[in-house]
Amino acid sequence: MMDSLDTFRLYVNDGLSDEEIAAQAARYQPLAQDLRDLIVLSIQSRGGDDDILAARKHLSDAKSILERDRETGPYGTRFNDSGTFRTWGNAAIGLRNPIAPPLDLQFEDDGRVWADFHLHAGYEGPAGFAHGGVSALVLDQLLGDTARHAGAPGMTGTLTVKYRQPTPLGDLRCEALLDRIEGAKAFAMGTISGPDGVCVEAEGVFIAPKWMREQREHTGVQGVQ
Ligand SMILES: CCCCCCCC(=O)SCCNC(=O)CCNC(=O)[C@H](O)C(C)(C)COP(=O)(O)OP(=O)(O)OC[C@H]1O[C@@H](n2cnc3c(N)ncnc32)[C@H](O)[C@@H]1OP(=O)(O)O
Repeated sequence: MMDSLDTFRLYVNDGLSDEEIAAQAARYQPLAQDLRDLIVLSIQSRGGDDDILAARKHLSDAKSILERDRETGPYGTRFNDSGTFRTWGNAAIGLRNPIAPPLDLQFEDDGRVWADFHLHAGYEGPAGFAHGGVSALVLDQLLGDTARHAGAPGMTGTLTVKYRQPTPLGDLRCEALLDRIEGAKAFAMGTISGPDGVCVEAEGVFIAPKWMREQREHTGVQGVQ
């Protein structure tokens, strides 16, 4: 189990320039999109034995290439001196993570955070609809980001999710709003909407744990990006 010290080690200033970060984004984001396409093809391909074996051979070759020079472990949060943060392994917004829908977060001056996003066939729960855990993932991220946007980042303490109607796969919108901050706790709420209106509602409490408060005092690093 990771303790707070391990967590802190995953907040790294790697000193990259913004240009280097942009170059990395341009290099790795298309790879994540290719893998996202492959997730869908894994479900939808009608290929026979020969086609699937041939495709797997190509994928095996790709794995060998990607393994030549690699890191191990989670990506963590990386930042630079100009304050550019990267959470590229994050399951909801990670630029390098093909599991992420991904969410392209939009921050409004009034504190709202929203994202238009697309859930493909790989997010299915009930037939034709989004898995409830995926909806919770999206809401967790956006509600948490309202707190971060307000300068009070924290970890999810409690997330309460109400499923009002089945969430269709496809194009959706998530919107979140910070309600209030009380000490170490930030309270937020939000929804996911589809073509027929609100499908899912959530309320959440996001808490800056003790170690994070101490870290802020000592380093100025906010934590939990
Ligand atoms: C910011 C970017 C977006 C991020 C979105 C993604 C967020 C995530 O997925 S985070 C991962 C899921 N969450 C976790 O793993 C959290 C695991 N739990 C913990 O780390 C801790 O128990 C944590 C942070 C909830 C509480 O931290 P801790 O330092 O122990 O808090 P503690 O000092 O006991 O309590 C502080 C206050 O919070 C309250 N509190 C503690 N736990 C909870 C809880 N689970 N729910 C609600 N309130 C709580 C306490 O009652 C106390 O309130 P008050 O100040 O009024 O007395």
